[in-house]
Amino acid sequence: MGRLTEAAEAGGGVGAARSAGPPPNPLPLAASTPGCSATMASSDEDGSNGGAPELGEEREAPGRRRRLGWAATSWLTFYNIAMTAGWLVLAIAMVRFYMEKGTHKGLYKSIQKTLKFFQTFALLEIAHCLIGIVPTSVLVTGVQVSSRIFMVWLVTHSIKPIQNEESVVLFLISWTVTEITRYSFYTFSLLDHLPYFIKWARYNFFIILYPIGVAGELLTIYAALPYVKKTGMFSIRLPNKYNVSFDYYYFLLIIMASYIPLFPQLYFHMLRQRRKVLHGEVIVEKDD
Ligand SMILES: CCCCCCCCCCCCC/C=C/C(=O)SCCNC(=O)CCNC(=O)[C@H](O)C(C)(C)COP(=O)(O)OP(=O)(O)OC[C@H]1O[C@@H](n2cnc3c(N)ncnc32)[C@H](O)[C@@H]1OP(=O)(O)O
Repeated sequence: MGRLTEAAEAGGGVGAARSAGPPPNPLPLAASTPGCSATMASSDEDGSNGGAPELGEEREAPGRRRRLGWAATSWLTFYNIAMTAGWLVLAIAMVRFYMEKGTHKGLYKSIQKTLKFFQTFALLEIAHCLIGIVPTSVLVTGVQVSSRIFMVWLVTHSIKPIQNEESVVLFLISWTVTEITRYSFYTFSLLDHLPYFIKWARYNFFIILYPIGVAGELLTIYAALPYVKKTGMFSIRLPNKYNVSFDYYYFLLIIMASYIPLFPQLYFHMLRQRRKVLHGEVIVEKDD
């Protein structure tokens, strides 16, 4: 598979990208899912979005923004405003904590409820994609959201001794800035008043925040390993009546290893989105 990038002419941008015909699937994770693209490439890129018009939306004309039904628009507007507010509350709480205490120790404990609530609420993003009210890839969204849920509930919440690690602060800051930017981008887009700065931030901040967030996540899992090995938490040992065994320690190692193939796909996906949205390039995938 070769990859060819063509610059779109003026007036193109996202719209021009959409008007390009559907290229062959670039990545092996491809699968057909109603409602949205199930590839690691965005639905913009494969031009699919499931083919038929989706619930609560009309199929967009090339070069024009998708139009959603009022119910979908109202729900998404509410959802995005709520999420922007939630992550803003989190940001303010973190800054206040640090200014008052002068240390990151105890920070996670003080913000964990808000974090858990809003990050868990983000599971709805997979649903949005599945029912077709947003044209994002279900796989990209699924990997992104599930890795966050995993970090929040099965790592940081469950393994108390790591909650004061610096690496936790690293991913918290990275997630928070990303989400404030991303949800305000969606909100202003829905209201058709997107300031250029927000658009610029959405497609530039990730360049540095993504590696920082991933480093924070990996270092946190790494810090958890000795505790998990020592306690045998979440593990099932043989013999037992079901004759199954599970070792959470090795599971964590596998999760860490899975970042190697998955993170570059997410990162390059965002880089392609950046080129399309900010520089109006059309990404065409071609077979050699
Ligand atoms: C069991 C455990 C499994 C674990 C697996 C482990 C492996 C994990 C490996 C990788 C780990 C990554 C961990 C992540 C860490 C971090 O997040 S670090 C912090 C930095 N992060 C980022 O910068 C994330 C950036 N990523 C993204 O933003 C995502 O990739 C994305 C949001 C999932 C997809 O972005 P993109 O393809 O650009 O699509 P969208 O932005 O969603 O836009 C497409 C169109 O859809 C519209 N839209 C989407 N959502 C909404 C919404 N909520 N409301 C309204 N509209 C929405 C959007 O406006 C676009 O529409 P158009 O403008 O009309 O095209």
